[in-house]
Amino acid sequence: TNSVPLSVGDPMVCILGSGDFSRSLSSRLRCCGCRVVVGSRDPQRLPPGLFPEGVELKTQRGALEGKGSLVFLALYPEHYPSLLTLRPLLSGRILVDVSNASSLKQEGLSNAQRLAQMFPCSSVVKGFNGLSAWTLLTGAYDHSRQVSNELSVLALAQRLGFGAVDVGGLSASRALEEAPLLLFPSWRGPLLTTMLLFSFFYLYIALKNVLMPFLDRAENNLHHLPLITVNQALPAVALVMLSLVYMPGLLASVLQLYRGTKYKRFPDWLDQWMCARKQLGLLSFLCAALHAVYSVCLSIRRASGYMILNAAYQQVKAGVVDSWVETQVWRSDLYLSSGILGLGVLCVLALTSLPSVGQALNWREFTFVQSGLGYTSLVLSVAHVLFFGWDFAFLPRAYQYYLPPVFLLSLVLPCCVLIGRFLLLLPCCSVPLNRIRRGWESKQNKPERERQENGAVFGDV
Ligand SMILES: NC(=O)C1=CN([C@@H]2O[C@H](COP(=O)(O)OP(=O)(O)OC[C@H]3O[C@@H](n4cnc5c(N)ncnc54)[C@H](OP(=O)(O)O)[C@@H]3O)[C@@H](O)[C@H]2O)C=CC1
Ligand SMILES: [Cu+2]
Repeated sequence: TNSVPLSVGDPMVCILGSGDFSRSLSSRLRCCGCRVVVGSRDPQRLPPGLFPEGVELKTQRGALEGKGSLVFLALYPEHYPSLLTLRPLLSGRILVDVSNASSLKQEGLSNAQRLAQMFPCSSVVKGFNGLSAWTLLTGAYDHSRQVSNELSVLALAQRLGFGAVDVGGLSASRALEEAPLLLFPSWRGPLLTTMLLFSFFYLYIALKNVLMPFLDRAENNLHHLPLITVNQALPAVALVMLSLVYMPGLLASVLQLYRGTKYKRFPDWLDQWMCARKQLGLLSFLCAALHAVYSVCLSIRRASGYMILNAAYQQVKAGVVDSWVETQVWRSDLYLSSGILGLGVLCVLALTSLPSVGQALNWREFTFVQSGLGYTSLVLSVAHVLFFGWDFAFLPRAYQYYLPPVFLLSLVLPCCVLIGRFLLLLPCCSVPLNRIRRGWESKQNKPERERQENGAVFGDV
C-alpha cells in the first residue's frame, strides 16, 4: 500500500482491534492521508508488516492516550465489555461501531445501543458495517450508511471515497446491523411464486403428456421430461408472471375508484405485491428468455433429426411429393415472430428496470416504458400463444399433445389483465380516476387545484 506522508494537521483516527477489518480500514485511512493508531491487547504478538507503513501499533491504552476524537471499534460486540476499563479514556470521544448482527430478529437492544449504554459519556455512531474488509482494501467504492448525526464520521467516510448517508439516530442501528445478513429479501416472494408456478405447470404437463399416454397406450414419452416439458412450462410461467406484474396496478386503480380517494392506504398485501412488481417482471423475463433459448435448441435435438427422417421415409413410402401446408407455415411464422417481438420488448423493460438506466428517464418516460411497453409485450405474448395453439386448441387429436387447461390458464390471466386495462381506459373510468389521482376529490381545495393544474390536464390524460 502506498502511504501518504504524515502531516500534523491530518485527522487522527484510532482503531481498537487488529483483525481483518482493522487492517483494511487502516490501509484505506493511510491512503487517504489520515494518521492511524491501532490499539491491540497485545501489540508485540502481531507479526511485523501486518499493518501498512505509517500505522502506529500500540496497546489499547497507549492508543487512546493520543489525541484524535474518532475511535473505531474493530472488535466483535461480545468483546465490548472488555473495554469497560478504558471508559475514562473513551469518554468524550466518538465511538464508531462497525459490527453486524449475528442473527436476524434478535431481542433487545442493537449492538450500537448496548455500546451506547456501556459508554454513556461517549457518542456512538453506527456505520461502515455494510462495507467488507475486501471493499476497504481493494479501493472499491460503496455506500456506507451510518446512523447518528456525527459530522466528523460522515466527513471521514467521504474522505475515504464512500458516499455516506446519514440515516438518523441510534434507534435505526438495528436495521443497519441486520442489513448484511439479509439474503435477497425483496426476491423471496417472487422467487417462491415462480418456483410454485413452474412446479405446478411442469408436473401437470408431465402427468398429461408423459404419464397418461404411458398408462393409456404404453407410449414412452419419458424423453420429454428434460427439455420439451420444461419448455412447455416456461412460457406458461412467463405469461402468468407478466400478468401478475400488471394485476396489482389494476386492482389499485379499481380500489381508488371504489373509495373515491387516493388518500387511503392500500391493504398490506396489495402494497407488498406492488413492491414486488419489478422482481416479478424480471423473473418473467428470465422464463421467457429461457423459453427462447430452449426453443432455438429444439431443432438441434437428436430426437428431432430422427423424427424428420422417419417422417421423410413415411412420406416417400406413401408417395407424397409435397407436404407443404400453407396454414401451418403461417401459423409457425406468426407465433415465432410475435414471440420474438414480445421478448424484445420485455428486454427493453428489463433494461429500464436497472437503476442506472431508470434514473436517466424522467417520470413520464419511465411510466411510458414500464406501462406502455409492458402491455405491448403482454399483447404480443398473448398473440404468440394464440397463434401457437390455433389448431391445437380446437382439434381433438392434438388435445392429447398439448393441454388446453395449461394453455387456458396461461391465457386467462393475461386476457383478464388486458381487458381490465382496456376498461380503465374508457372515459367512464379514466376521467374519475384522473380526478382522484390529482387529488381533486376534496371539495375545499378544488378550485385552487383546478386553476393550478388546468394547463396540464389535456396533455396528460
Ligand atoms: N471483516 C469484515 O469484512 C467486516 C467486519 N465487520 C465487523 O468488524 C468487527 C471486527 O471484525 P474482524 O476484524 O473481521 O474480526 P477479527 O476476528 O479479524 O478481529 C477481531 C479483533 O478483536 C480483538 N479481539 C479478539 N478477541 C478478543 C477478546 N476476547 N477481547 C477483546 N478483544 C478481542 C482482536 O484484536 P487484538 O488481539 O489486537 O486485541 C481481533 O483482532 C466485527 O464486529 C465485525 O462484525 C464489519 C464489516 C465487515
Ligand atoms: Cu413460445
